[in-house]
Amino acid sequence: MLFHVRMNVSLPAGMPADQAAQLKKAEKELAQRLQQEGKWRHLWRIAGQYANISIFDVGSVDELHTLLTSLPLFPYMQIDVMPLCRHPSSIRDNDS
Ligand SMILES: O=C(O)C[C@H]1C=CC(=O)O1
Repeated sequence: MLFHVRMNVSLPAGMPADQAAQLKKAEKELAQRLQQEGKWRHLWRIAGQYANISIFDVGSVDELHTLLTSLPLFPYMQIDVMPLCRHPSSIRDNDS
C-alpha cells in the first residue's frame, strides 16, 4: 500500500542544541534504514521549509501508523497522510 505523507517539523525554540542534534541523528538513521528496506520509498525536502514529502510502501495502515509514531521526531511533527491507489491513466505500475 502506498501513502503520500507530508511531515512538518517544529522543534521547540528552547530545545537544547545537543538534544536537537541527537534527535535528528536518530531520525536520519531510522529514515535511511527504512529506505534501504523499501518501506520509505521517496523522501523529498519541501524547498524553503523544515518539511518533507514522502512516499511510504507498507503492508497496512496499522504498519504505517506504527512506523510514523516510532520516528524520533514524531512528537515534533505535524503529519498528513494520503492513501494512494493506481490511477487508471497511469502508464506506471506501483513499482516505478
Ligand atoms: O528532516 C525532516 O524532514 C524530518 C525527518 C524525515 C527524515 C529525516 O531524516 O528527518
